[in-house]
Amino acid sequence: MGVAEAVVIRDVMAGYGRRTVLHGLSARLPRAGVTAVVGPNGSGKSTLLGVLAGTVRPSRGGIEGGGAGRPGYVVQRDAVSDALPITVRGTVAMGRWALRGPWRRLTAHDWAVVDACLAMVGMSEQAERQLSALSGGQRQRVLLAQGLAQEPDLLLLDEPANGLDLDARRHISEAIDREKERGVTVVHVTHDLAMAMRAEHCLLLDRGRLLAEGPPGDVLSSETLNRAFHDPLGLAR
Ligand SMILES: Nc1ncnc2c1ncn2[C@@H]1O[C@H](COP(=O)(O)OP(=O)(O)OP(=O)(O)O)[C@@H](O)[C@H]1O
Repeated sequence: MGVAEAVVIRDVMAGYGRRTVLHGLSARLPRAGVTAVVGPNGSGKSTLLGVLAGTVRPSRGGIEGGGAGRPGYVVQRDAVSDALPITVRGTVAMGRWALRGPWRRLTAHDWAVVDACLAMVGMSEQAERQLSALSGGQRQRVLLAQGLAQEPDLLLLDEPANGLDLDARRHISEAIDREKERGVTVVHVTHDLAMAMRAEHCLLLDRGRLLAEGPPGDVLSSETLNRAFHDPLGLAR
């Protein structure tokens, strides 16, 4: 994989205050491909997404070839206040404002994209409901639609299928596949081995270091998983 075909994470050291979480992590993410990031709780997966998103600034190293424009970053649903007085459609429209700038009027095309993204996650019928009135899983789907509506080159998803039912998981997997086909570089954090196996590339993190990188079938071998997890079955919680 040359530099042009990859987003390169080069020797990234990053953390919070004096606490270092990522200890000189280097990896390559295939462009227009899907990378799954796996590893035990607290190993630094979300922090790595934060570095890719630009919300966590590395104290050393950096990202090369992240693509044009702002990455689409879909955080875990617990990280979003559920008290915001906003509709489902309005929440997805925020993805378009992120693209256009907050004071621009959205065009008919913008609203068409918003509605298409709602359809992609199977939430069209809930469009006029308040976000706060939705279940956790439904809210997660709406946040994914918001990320898709940004039409980013780089789409970062933090545990997008966590706690979702089978139908919603299928929607998420299909949305990831569709984005990849459109040429988007997708990086998602997951504890779901089946979902990780669908990716082209996989990073296994352990205590802020890269334990393994490569095709998921190699990285997720029982031998490497045993090195990272005392209880490998805990991964598929
Ligand atoms: N905003 C923050 N401020 C201070 N410390 C943080 C912050 N976010 C995460 N950490 C710490 O950084 C370490 C790595 O956290 P991170 O969320 O990146 O791990 P993770 O691999 O995504 O975990 P999980 O699987 O539980 O989501 C943890 O020890 C956590 O306590």
